[in-house]
Amino acid sequence: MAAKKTPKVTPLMQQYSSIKAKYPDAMLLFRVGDFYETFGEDAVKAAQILNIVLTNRNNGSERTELAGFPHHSLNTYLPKLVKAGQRVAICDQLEDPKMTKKIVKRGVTELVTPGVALSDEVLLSKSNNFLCAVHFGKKILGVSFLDVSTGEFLTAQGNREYIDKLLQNFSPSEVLVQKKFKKDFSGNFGEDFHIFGLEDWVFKSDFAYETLNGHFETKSLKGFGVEHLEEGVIASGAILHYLAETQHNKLQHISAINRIAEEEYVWMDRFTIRNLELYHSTAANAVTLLDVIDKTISPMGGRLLKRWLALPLKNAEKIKKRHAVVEFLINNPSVLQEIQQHIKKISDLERLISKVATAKVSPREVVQLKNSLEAVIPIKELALNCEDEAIKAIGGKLHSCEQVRGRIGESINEEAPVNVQKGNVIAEGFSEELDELRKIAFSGKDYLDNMLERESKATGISSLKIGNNNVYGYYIEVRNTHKDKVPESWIRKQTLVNAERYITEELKEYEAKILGAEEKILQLEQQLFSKLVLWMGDYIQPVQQNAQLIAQLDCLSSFAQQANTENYCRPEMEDTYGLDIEEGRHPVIEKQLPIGESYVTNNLKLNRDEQQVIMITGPNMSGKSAILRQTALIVLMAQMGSFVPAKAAHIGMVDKIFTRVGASDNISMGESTFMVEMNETASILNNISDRSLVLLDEIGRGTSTYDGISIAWAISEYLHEHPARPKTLFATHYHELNEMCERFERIKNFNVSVKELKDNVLFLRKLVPGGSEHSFGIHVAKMAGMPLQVLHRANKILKKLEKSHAMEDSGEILKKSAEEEMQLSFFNLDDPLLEELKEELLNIDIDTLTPVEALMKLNEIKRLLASKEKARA
Ligand SMILES: Nc1ncnc2c1ncn2[C@@H]1O[C@H](COP(=O)(O)OP(=O)(O)OP(=O)(O)O)[C@@H](O)[C@H]1O
Repeated sequence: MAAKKTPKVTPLMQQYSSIKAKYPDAMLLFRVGDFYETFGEDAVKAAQILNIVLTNRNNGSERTELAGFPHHSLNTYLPKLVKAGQRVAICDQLEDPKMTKKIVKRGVTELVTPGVALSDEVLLSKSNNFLCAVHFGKKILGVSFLDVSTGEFLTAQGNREYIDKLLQNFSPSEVLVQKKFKKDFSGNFGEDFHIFGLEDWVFKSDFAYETLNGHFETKSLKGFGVEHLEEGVIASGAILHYLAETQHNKLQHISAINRIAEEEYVWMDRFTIRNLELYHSTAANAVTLLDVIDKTISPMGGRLLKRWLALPLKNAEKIKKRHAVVEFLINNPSVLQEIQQHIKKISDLERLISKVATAKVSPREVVQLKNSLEAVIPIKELALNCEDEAIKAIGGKLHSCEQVRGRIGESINEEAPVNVQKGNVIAEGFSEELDELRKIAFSGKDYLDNMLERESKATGISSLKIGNNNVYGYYIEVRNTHKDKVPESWIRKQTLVNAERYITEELKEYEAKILGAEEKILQLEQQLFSKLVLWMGDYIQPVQQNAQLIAQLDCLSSFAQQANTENYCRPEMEDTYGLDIEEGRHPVIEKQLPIGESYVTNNLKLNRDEQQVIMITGPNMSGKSAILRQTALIVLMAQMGSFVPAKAAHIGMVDKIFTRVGASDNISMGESTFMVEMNETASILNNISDRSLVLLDEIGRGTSTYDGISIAWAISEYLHEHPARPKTLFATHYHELNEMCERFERIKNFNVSVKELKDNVLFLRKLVPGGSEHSFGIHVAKMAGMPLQVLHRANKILKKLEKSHAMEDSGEILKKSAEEEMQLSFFNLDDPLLEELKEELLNIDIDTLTPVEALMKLNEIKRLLASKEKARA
C-alpha cells in the first residue's frame, strides 16, 4: 500500500516561519509582491485592529488565516497597529524579484514598537514619544528616557518615589525592564504602561558603559556628567541595546545623554501632578492647565512648554530671567508679533533632523527643513538687535546654517515629491549627468528627428524612417529602391519585402542611452539624494540647537501672549519664605465659567512666622479646592517663568509642592484606601522642607468622623510643630479643627464665605478670616436635585445629631491620650491578648515614629481590643 503523502509546506511559508521564529513577540508584516501579508494569529489580530478582511488559505500542510494590505498603505496601517500597542516587524524583500529565479530573499528591516516610532502618523506633534528603561538596582533604581524622534536622551537614578514621579512626568510609551522584574514594575508603578521584558544580561554595568561609550565614541561618560550614575547608565544601555535589536542603527542624532538634574526643579510627586491636572486629567475631556496656557506655535515649543510645566525651576535668577523676557515681549508687541510670525513658518526642526539622521527623511521634508532654517534667519537678526539681553543671547546662539540651506537649495527641487521614487527630486543644473539623461528621456523625439534629417542629407535618401521593435531595438529603414545609397558603416539587421532595416553606431549609442535613461534618472536621483542626506549628517547638532532655541523663544512668546490676553501679572520672586497673592484666580476654572459669571478673586498670605497653616472651612462646592489649587498653580506658573493669574504675587521660592486629596468615598473604596491615603500623607511628612508648600484637601474624611478629625488634627499639629514650618493650606469639612487656632499660634482659620438664605445658600466664594459653625452638605444636596423627602429626613437627623453632639466635648475626646486608652477595664493579666499587645508596643521604635504612624498604630491596637470585646459580648 502506498504511504499517505504528507503535504509539503511551501518554500514561501518555510521562509515565513523561520523569520517569524526570530520575532515571536511581534506581529510580522511579510512582504509578498505588492502586499504586506500577515498569517495565523497575527492575521486575526491585524484584521481586528485594521478592520481588513480575514481569509483562509491552504499553505500546504494546513489551512492558515491570512490578512493583508497593499504595501503603499503601510503608512496608514502601521500607526494603527502601533497605537493599539502592537510591536510590528516589517519584513521586506531584500532583492529585486526580477533578478532571481529562486525565492526572493527577505528580512526584517525595522521593528516598530510604541516607544520607538518615527512616523508622523504615530507621533503627536506637541508630545514627546519616550522609550523608557527602568533598572531595579540593589538599593536604588535607574531610569532612562529616549525620544528617538527628537534625539533627546536622559537618565537619572533614585528611590521608588523619584522614579515614579519621573514616569509621571515623561509618560513613556513603552518601558523596558528585566523580565524577572515585570511584576515588580507593575506593583510599584501601576498598570498603565506598555512593558517589555528584556534578558538579565542586558542590565549589566559593563555592558551598559561599553554600549554607551561605543555609541558616543567616548572613553568615559564623565563629559556628560553621568559616569557616576551607575543604575541610570545601566538603564540607558538597555535602551541603546533595544534600539539595535529593533534594527535602529542610524542614531547619529542621539549626540548626548543628559542627567535629569533633580535638584534644579520643584519636587512634585505623582499625586500632586495628578491633582493639579497639569497636563493629564483623570476625567475624560477635562481641561488641563497645559490646554489653557499653551499658546506655542511650533511643535518643539509645545514639547518644551510641557517640560517646563513638569519641571518648574528653583533657581530664582533663572526664573527672573524668563520673567524679564516675557515682560519685554509684552512691552514690545511688535517684536512679539514678528517673532511669532516667523516661528509659524518653522516646521518641526527637531524631528526633521532626526529623520535625516535615521535616513528616513523624504525629499519634501528636506525642502521643509531648508525653509524652516530660512525662517530662522530673520528671527536671528531681530533677536540680535533686541534690547533684552536674554533674547540677544538667543540670537547669538542661533545658527544660520548657510551651507545646509545653500546645498539643499541648489540640489533639491522646491516642489520635490514625498517619495523619491516619483522622480523630479534633484533640481536642474545640479548634475550634468542628470540633466543630460533628462534631455534624452524627455527630448528623445527631437533627437531622432535631428538624426533623420542629418542622415537623409548625408545619404541623399529622402524616404528614410526611424523605427523601433522588440527584437532589434532602434533601426533605420531604407526602401529597396535606395538600397545602393546606404553607407558601409550601417549594419543590416532585417530584410523585409520592400525594405531593409539597419542599425548605426550612433543609433546603438542613443538606444543604450534612452532605454536606460528613465531608470538611470531614478537611480541617479536616489543616489544624489542619499548623498545629500548623508552629508547633512554633519549639521545635526546646529539644527538641534536651533530647534531648542526656537522652542525657548516660542515658550516665552506663549507666556507673553497668555499674559496679555488673560491679564496675568509678573510675579515678584523674593528672597523670603513667604507667599502673598493678591486677587489670585484659578487659571483653568476662570476660563470655564458660564458666560456672564466672573471668577471671584482671593487674597492669600502664608509665611513661616505668623500664618503658617491656614485651616479653610466651608460647605461643599464653596470653592475650597479651587483656592488650594490656584495657590499651587500660581506658584508653579511663576517658577516655570510665566506670569500669573493675579493682581500681584510675591513669592518666596518654593522647592516642593505636596498635595493630598482625601478619599471621598470610603464605602466603595474600602478601608485599605484609607490606609493608602494615610501612607501617602505620611510620605509628605517625612519629606517636608522649609520651602515646601503643602495642600491638604479633606484629608481624613475617608474614615469615621472622630478618626478623621483626630488624624487631621495630628497632621496639622505635626506640620505646625515641625522645625521646617512648611506653608500649609488645609481644606476641611471638620469645623472642629477650628479649635486648633487657639492652641497653635501659627494656625489661622479662614472660611469660604456663603450667604445663608431661607432654604438655600449663596456661594460668595470669598476667603475670609474666621471658622465656620456647621457644614452645609444638605443645602448642596438640594441644589443637586435630591428629592424633598430625603432632604426633610436629612434635616431632622442633622438636628438630632447636632443636639447629641453638643453634649460631648470634642476637644476632650481629642485630648484623650494613648495611655488612658490603654487602661481599659477588660485588661486582664492572664489574657493572651496582653502578650500580643506587649510585643506590638515593645517593637515600636518611638524615635522614628511619625505622629501619623503613631495614630495608625493606635488605631490597630484599638481595633484588636474592640474585636476582643465584641467576642466577649
Ligand atoms: N472663586 C471662584 N469664582 C467662581 N467660581 C468658583 C470659584 N471657586 C470655585 N468656583 C466654582 O465652584 C465649583 C466648586 O469649587 P470647589 O471644588 O473648589 O469646591 P469645594 O469647596 O472644594 O467643594 P468640595 O468640598 O465638594 O470638594 C468649581 O468647580 C467652580 O466652578
